[in-house]
Amino acid sequence: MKYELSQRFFFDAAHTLGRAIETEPSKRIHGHTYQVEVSIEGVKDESTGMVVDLGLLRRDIAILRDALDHRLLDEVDGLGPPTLENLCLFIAKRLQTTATLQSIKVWRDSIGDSCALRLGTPRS
Ligand SMILES: Nc1nc2c(c(=O)[nH]1)N=C([C@H](O)[C@H](O)COP(=O)(O)OP(=O)(O)OP(=O)(O)O)CN2
Ligand SMILES: [Zn+2]
Repeated sequence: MKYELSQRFFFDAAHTLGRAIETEPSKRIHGHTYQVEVSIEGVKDESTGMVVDLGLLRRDIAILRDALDHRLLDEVDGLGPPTLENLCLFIAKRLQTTATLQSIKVWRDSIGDSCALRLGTPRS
């Protein structure tokens, strides 16, 4: 049996975005609160009763979060244009965890936009 475990966190960051519409406000530096949900999957270890200790995932997330929180996202190495899609990919690549990542979801409550990246392949 496979279990899915999730953990949520948020970060505050600034960005600009080049767009074909709503061009002017998007290209001025402005800030957002981004919500993130990281989901992992796996089988339970019968002796611990856990797939993985969520405290370990929390620790891994704290390291990753530092790369995004209170940053100008345009300047974050390896992110590219600071869209929800690129934030999902960045988090998937940078999250140093032994757990099997299943999905990364990034959204902003203020506007209702969200993006999910589905993975589900074991990490090497
Ligand atoms: N495929 C994508 N499309 C768009 C993305 C994206 O990440 N992926 N992002 C945006 C904008 O960032 C989004 O629409 C918000 O616009 P923005 O000017 O950043 O903020 P608002 O003032 O509209 O919202 P507040 O959070 O209330 O400030 C567009 N398309
Ligand atoms: Zn924005």
